[in-house]
Amino acid sequence: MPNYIDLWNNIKNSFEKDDSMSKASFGAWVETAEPISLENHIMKIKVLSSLHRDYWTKHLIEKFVEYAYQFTDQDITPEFVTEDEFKTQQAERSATSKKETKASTEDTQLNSRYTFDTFVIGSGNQMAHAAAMAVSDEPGVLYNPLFFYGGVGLGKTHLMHAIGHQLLENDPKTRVKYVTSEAFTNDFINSIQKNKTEEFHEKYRNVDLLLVDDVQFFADKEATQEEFFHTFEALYNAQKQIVLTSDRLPNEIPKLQERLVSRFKWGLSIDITPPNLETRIAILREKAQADNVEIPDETLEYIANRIDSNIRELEGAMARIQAYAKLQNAAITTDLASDALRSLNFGSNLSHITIPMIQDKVAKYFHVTVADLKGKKRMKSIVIPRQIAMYLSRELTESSLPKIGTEFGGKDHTTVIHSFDKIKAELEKDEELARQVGDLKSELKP
Ligand SMILES: Nc1ncnc2c1ncn2[C@@H]1O[C@H](COP(=O)(O)OP(=O)(O)OP(=O)(O)O)[C@@H](O)[C@H]1O
Repeated sequence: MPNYIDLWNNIKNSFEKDDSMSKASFGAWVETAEPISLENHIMKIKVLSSLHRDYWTKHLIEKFVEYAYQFTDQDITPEFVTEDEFKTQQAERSATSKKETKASTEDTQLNSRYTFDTFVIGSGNQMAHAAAMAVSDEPGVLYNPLFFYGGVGLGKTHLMHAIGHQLLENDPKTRVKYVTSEAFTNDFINSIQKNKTEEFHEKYRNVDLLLVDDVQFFADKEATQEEFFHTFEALYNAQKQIVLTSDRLPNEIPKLQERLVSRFKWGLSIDITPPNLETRIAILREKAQADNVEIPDETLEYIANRIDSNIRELEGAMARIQAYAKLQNAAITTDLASDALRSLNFGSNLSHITIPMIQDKVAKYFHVTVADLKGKKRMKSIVIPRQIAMYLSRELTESSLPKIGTEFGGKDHTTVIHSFDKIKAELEKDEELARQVGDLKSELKP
C-alpha cells in the first residue's frame, strides 16, 4: 500500500484526467481537499466546509473508491472533516494528551485506556485477570515475576498497564516503568554509546514496578540479555514487582539464556487464549458504550461472529463500521455492518472461492461460455446467468464492487450493484431461480 499522501496524489491525478469533470470543478472540490491520515482502510480528508463535504458525498465518493482501488487493490473509505472540525479535534487532542501526561507519573508510558475498568473478563483471560488483580494488591510478594503469554492482540499489554494504573492509584508515588523489550534494547545500546550506563541502571533498577512487553524479542541479543539479567536480579532481590509478556512460554523463546528462562518461570506464567463469542460480544458492547454509539444486540452478535481472531481486529472492525455509518449518516444496523466489513478480509472462511471459479460453474450450469458472462450480449439466456454470477461473486467472495466489475469484462460497479439487487429481489418471488442459485452455492461450497 502506498503512503496516504502518494495515494491521494494518484487519486487527485485520476480526477484531473477524468473528462467528465470540468477544470473548475476539479479546482473547487478536489484541489482544495487535503488528506490527513489513512488507518484501517479509512482515509481522513480535510475539506473547506460542510458544503464541500456534501458535494464529495453526493458526487465524488464512488469515483474516489474506484480510483483508490486501482492503486491499492483494496477498498478505501473516505471520511471528511471540515477545517473547523479539524481545528476543534486538534485542540481537544492536545488538551487530552496534556492531561494524560500529567495524570501518569513522568515516564511511565502507560496508556490511559488500558485499565481494569475497561478490561472485559471472559473464559480466555479470567485467570490472567485474577493474577493481575492479586499482584496489584500485593506487588512483589505473590507472583514474581508475573508472566503473561499468548497470541497477538489478546490483551496482554492491556492487563500489564492495568497493574501499573492500579498501583499508581493505590499510591501515586509508586515508581512504575513500562518498556517494550525493543525499547529496553535500544536504550541500553544508546547508554553504552553515550557512556551513560550508570544512568541506565538507575532508570531501570530504581523502580517499584517494571513492565516489560514482548520479551521474545530478547532472543539472540546476548549483551541485552546479560544486562536484563542484572536488572531482574536487582529488582527481584529488592522485592520489586516484575511483569513480563511474550507470545510464548519462556522455555519456547529461542536463544534465551537458561538463567533467564529459569527466572522467568519462578513466579507465575499464565496464558491468555482467544475470546469466545460471548466475550467478543461483551467487548464490542463495552467499546460501543465507551464511544457513545447505539448498536443493536443482533448487530453486535453479527460482528462478533464474523471476527473471531483477536480483539485488535474486533476494534478495527468496529472503527470501520462507525466510520461507514458516519459517512452515510445512517444508524448502525446489521446490513450496514455487513457492507462495511464485506471488502475486508474479515470472516475469511469464504476466501477460497474466487470469481473465476464462480464464472466457470455458472457458465457450465447454464450452458453458456465464460466469455458470454464477461461480454455485452443482451439476450435473456445470457443476461440472467451473468447477473447470477455477479450476485454470487458479491455473496461468496470478499471482492469489492469495482473488482467484480473488472472481472466481468470491465463493467462499472453500478452494474454489479444493479445485478445483485435484481437477483436478490427476484429470489424472494421466483422459486426456480432460488433453486438454481441454491444448486450453484452448494456446488461452490461443498
Ligand atoms: N479483555 C479485553 N477487554 C477490553 N479490551 C481488550 C481486552 N483484551 C484486549 N483488549 C483491547 O484489544 C487491543 C489489543 O490488546 P493488547 O495490545 O493488550 O494485546 P497484546 O496481547 O498485548 O497483543 P500484542 O502481542 O500484539 O502486543 C487493545 O486495544 C486492548 O485494549
